[in-house]
Amino acid sequence: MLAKQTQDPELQARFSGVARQLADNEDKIVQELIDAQGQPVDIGGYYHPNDEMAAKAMRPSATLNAIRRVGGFSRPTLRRIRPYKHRSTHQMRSKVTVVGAGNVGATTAQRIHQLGYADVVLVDVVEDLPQGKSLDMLESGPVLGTDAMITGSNGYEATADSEVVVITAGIARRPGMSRDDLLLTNMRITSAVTEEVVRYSPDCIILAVTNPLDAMVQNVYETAGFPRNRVFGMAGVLDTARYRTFIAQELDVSVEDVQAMVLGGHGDDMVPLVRYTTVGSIPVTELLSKDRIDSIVQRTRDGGGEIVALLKQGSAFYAPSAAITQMVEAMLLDKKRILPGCAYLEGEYGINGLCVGVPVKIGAKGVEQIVEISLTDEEQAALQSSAASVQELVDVMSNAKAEAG
Ligand SMILES: NC(=O)C1=CN([C@@H]2O[C@H](COP(=O)(O)OP(=O)(O)OC[C@H]3O[C@@H](n4cnc5c(N)ncnc54)[C@H](O)[C@@H]3O)[C@@H](O)[C@H]2O)C=CC1
Ligand SMILES: CC(=O)C(=O)O
Repeated sequence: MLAKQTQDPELQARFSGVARQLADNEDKIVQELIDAQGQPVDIGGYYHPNDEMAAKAMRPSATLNAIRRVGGFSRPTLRRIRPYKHRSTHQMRSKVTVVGAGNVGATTAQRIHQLGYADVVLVDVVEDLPQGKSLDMLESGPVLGTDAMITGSNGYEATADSEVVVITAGIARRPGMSRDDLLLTNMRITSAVTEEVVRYSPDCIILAVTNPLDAMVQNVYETAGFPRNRVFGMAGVLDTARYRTFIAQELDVSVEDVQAMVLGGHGDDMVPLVRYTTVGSIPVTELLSKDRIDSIVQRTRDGGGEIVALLKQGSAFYAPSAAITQMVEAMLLDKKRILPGCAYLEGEYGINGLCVGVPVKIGAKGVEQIVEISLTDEEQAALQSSAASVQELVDVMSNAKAEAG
């Protein structure tokens, strides 16, 4: 009702994103409410219940709660906003900052802005660039039906108290360059960016994207000093998307029916898990010959280079920004998605003190779980070898930092 009425545009804007989310998640919410029926709950006493415990028991749907939170309808928020009748609507949405307004950053900002339930701040060192791109995106709002705010900035004041910060700042590959060639330049850039991000948003979750990905995640993690659930990186979702695309093309089936996971570092020795790849629940090994699978695995490993060679300048950004947006959405909506993410490992998969791509559960707290699956000796060896390549880059960074004092 509130989303459909047109008498109060502010109220309509405020409720339309929430109405969309409620409709999209209706089945899940209903199931969660049904599942909670008939279960005993502790509310801290019958005559004098504990307010917090009672409120929690009365709201058993995690999905509904997440939508309320994202829409700004949690009780403390409602209490806070009630006196300010004329407060602008955009201050009540989640806030996402994207650092780097180049190809990946700008496309990511565009996708998140278009979702409609997060305000976006786009930051870049190039004067007027983030301001110009974000104004252009803002002006797409009336056509796309998004009232979310998007602003550009060359500084970090505007990013204050972001929930999620995506770091894409850095230089990208050109033909003939490997991701590793970007190492020390991007290390300096991501260190400087992280210090500013942490200063203005000490409670945020950072999603690093800059290449070489795993080494940059390690650098951002060490620079930020956040707990490991609040710093991770995007690469595996992109590599997996490429792998799924090639399998779907080969079999002439929907990409939606291809389930897969690519682990390891975002480099030539990434680890597509063929044994865990299914097409409509059928193991891919039942549908394709070993030769065809091997060639798809190799094309996946070369996927970034294939795009660089075609573009001639710069690297991929449409699929990367889609992958980032999926991970950001998993956090904003507390979706608990199981996706490959580059996380700091503390002994999982036999890897300690290093950021590498593994299956993770992503929700409102960032990386809520490192999911450990069983690997064959061969798969484990491939993951170790990929981790060793990441470790080499991390060592180069450590030496450079030590030399710089
Ligand atoms: N993890 C992954 O799967 C992927 C990673 N990447 C990486 O993402 C990064 C960005 O790629 P593109 O957007 O294509 O590059 P781009 O060159 O189009 O954009 C980079 C932007 O960063 C800005 N920048 C540089 N230093 C900055 C600083 N200190 N503060 C703020 N902004 C700064 C530049 O001005 C530029 O606008 C590259 O390192 C690229 O290799 C790209 C695609 C996929
Ligand atoms: C740029 C990059 O890392 C990729 O396209 O895979």
